[in-house]
Amino acid sequence: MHKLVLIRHGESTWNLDNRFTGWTDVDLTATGIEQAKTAGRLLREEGYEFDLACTSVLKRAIHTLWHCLDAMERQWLPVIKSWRLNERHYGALQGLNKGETAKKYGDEQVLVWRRSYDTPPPALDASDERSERTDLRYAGLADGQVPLTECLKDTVERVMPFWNDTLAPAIRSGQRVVVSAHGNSIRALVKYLDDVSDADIVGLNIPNGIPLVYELDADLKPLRHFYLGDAEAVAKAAAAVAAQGKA
Ligand SMILES: O=C(O)[C@@H](CO)OP(=O)(O)O
Repeated sequence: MHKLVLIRHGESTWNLDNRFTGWTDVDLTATGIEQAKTAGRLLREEGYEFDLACTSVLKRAIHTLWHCLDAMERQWLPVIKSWRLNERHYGALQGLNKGETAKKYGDEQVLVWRRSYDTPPPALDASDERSERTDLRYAGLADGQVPLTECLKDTVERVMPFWNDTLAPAIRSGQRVVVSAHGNSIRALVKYLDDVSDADIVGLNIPNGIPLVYELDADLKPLRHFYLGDAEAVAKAAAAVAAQGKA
């Protein structure tokens, strides 16, 4: 049996401000750092060991991994960073307050933008100063690979090559892998792993900074998954994420 651990980054400054974030590169709050350290302590107490760590190219996930590995005294682990693990691009919503957006467009519309499988938020204009198209970290990407918006389906499509080319071969070869990523890039992985329907994925919310463990069989099919820590606290944290998009 293989184990894969997924961790959504700890609370970010824009989580705290309740702003749509996407590819905007905001850092962790003090609470977010504490959540990441707690995740590391929990993993260490439960006896988890890793051979490889993977994260996005966004600092809230990178720093979550740092603090988590620091708490585990596993700072020396090899780390692969990939833009493919970035948060889902939030298009023209990036920077807007979620509650205010719900007041303006309604809770239902915001739920569609946040959680639907195939309806993307309104796109950013390529010339918009919020666009990441001139960001050096994406200089090696092909034209059009830096999105102007994404629905979850788009995120699944760009996460899957990372699963197929990096994560799956590493896990299959016996490496124990931890992934520090984002609410919606983790939803993309969960949708694939558990074959969640397009309708059911709407109800899935990933809490900040709590390790989500997948046990996989030899074919990398999930046997079960569970969060580490107190189940009630996990449910409360996931419900709080769901409520962020309400007026
Ligand atoms: O703003 C975002 O990028 C994401 C994660 O913080 O938010 P949501 O939960 O609304 O998809």
